[in-house]
Amino acid sequence: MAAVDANPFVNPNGGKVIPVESAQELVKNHVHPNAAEAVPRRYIRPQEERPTVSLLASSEFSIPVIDMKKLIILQGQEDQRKQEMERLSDACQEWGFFQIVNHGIPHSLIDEIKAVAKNFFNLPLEEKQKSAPQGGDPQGYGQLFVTSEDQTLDWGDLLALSLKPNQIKNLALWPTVPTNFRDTVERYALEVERVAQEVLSLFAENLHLEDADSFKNVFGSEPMNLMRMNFYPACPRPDLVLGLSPHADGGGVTLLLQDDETVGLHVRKNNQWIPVEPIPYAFVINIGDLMEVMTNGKYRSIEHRAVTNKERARLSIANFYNASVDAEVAPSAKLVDEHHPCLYRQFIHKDYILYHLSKPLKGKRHLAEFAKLDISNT
Ligand SMILES: COC(=O)C(/C=C/C1=C(C)CCCC1(C)C)=C/O[C@H]1C=C(C)C(=O)O1
Ligand SMILES: O=C(O)CCC(=O)C(=O)O
Ligand SMILES: [Fe+2]
Repeated sequence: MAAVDANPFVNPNGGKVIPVESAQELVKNHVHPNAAEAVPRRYIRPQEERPTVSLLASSEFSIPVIDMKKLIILQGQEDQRKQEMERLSDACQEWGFFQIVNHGIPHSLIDEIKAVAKNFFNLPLEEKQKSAPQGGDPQGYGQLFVTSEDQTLDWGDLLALSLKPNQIKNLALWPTVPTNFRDTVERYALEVERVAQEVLSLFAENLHLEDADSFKNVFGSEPMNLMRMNFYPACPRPDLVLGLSPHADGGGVTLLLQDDETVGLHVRKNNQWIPVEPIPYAFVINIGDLMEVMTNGKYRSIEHRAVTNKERARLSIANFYNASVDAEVAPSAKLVDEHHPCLYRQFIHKDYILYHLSKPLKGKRHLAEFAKLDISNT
C-alpha cells in the first residue's frame, strides 16, 4: 500500500478545497431546462474566451501524423526513417503537438481502457464519490485547479490518478467498480510508459544529444505517470462554455486518447484555435513545459483547450509522463550557446507541480512566471 503521508502534493493550497458540483449531475438533474438559462452563470465564459474555431482548420492545416512504424531502424529503409524523423522534428518545433499511429499498443487494450473509463463516469454519483479526494490529496474524482469561488468553471468532470511512483500512488482512491478498472489501468500504464520512453529517445536523437537515453536520464529513476480521465457531458450551450480551460501541460510528454466520434480538442497555433480530428486508435502527443525547458525552448509546450458538444458527451484520457518528483530540471547544456541563450532557470520538478496546483489553468502563463529568465539585457 502506498505511503500516502509521504506524498509531497498533499494540501497544495494549505488544505483549502473549493467544492464544485459535478457537470454530469448538473445535466442529469436538468437544473436549467429553459434554454436561455441552460447553463449556470459560473460556467459562462467572458465573450473573448468563448469557443470559435479557425476558418483555416482543414486537413491541410492540422497537427502532423507520425507513423511510428516508419521510425523503426530497418536496413534499406534509412531514407524513409530520415524523412519521418524530420517530420517529427518539425511537429515538435512548429506545433508542439502530433498524432502517432502504429505505436504498438493493442487496439483491444485501448477499447478496454475507454470502456472502464466510460463505465466509471456512468456510475451513480455516490459510487464515484468513493474516489473523491481525501486527506488533502489532490487526486481522485472531481476537479483540479479550482482555487477561488469566482473562477469560471469547466464543463467537465475528471478522475485524476497518480499511477507511478508508489510514493504518490494512492490506491484508496482508485475505483473498485467497474471491477476490471485497476487491472486495466495497470496494464495500460505499462504500455503508455513504453511509448513515452520511445518518444523521449526519438526526441534525444533528433536533437543530437549524446545518447538516446539522455532525456530518460534527466527524468530520473522514478518518472511519474499521472493519468487524467476527462468526461465532458453534452452541453445545451457549447458556445458559452469550455470543457477544459486553455492550458499548457506542465509535465514532460502527454499521451492523449481522444473520443473517436466527437471533436473537442483545440490547439492554439498562430493565435487561432485548430481542432484536432480524431483518428481511431491514434494517440495525440504533446510537448509539456518540462520538455520545453529541457530543450531550451526548441520544442514547444503549446496551449490547448477542450470544447463541448450539444448532442454528445466526450471522453478523453491523458497520461502525463513526467520527470521524477525530485528531478532537477534545466535546459540541456548542449542546447545553450552564444546564439541560443539559456531561457529558463533550473528548478526542482516538485516545486513546479506545487506552483501549478496552486493556480487556475491559465494558458502559457505558469512556465513564464515560474522559470523564464529575462534575457532582454543579455
Ligand atoms: C492539465 O494538467 C493536469 O491535469 C495535471 C494533473 C496532475 C495530477 C494528476 C493527473 C494525478 C494526481 C496528481 C496531480 C494533481 C499532480 C498536471 O500535472 C502536471 C503539472 C506539472 C508541473 C507536472 O509535472 O504535471
Ligand atoms: O480532452 C481533451 O482533449 C484535452 C485534455 C487535456 O488537455 C488534458 O487532460 O490535459
Ligand atoms: Fe492538456
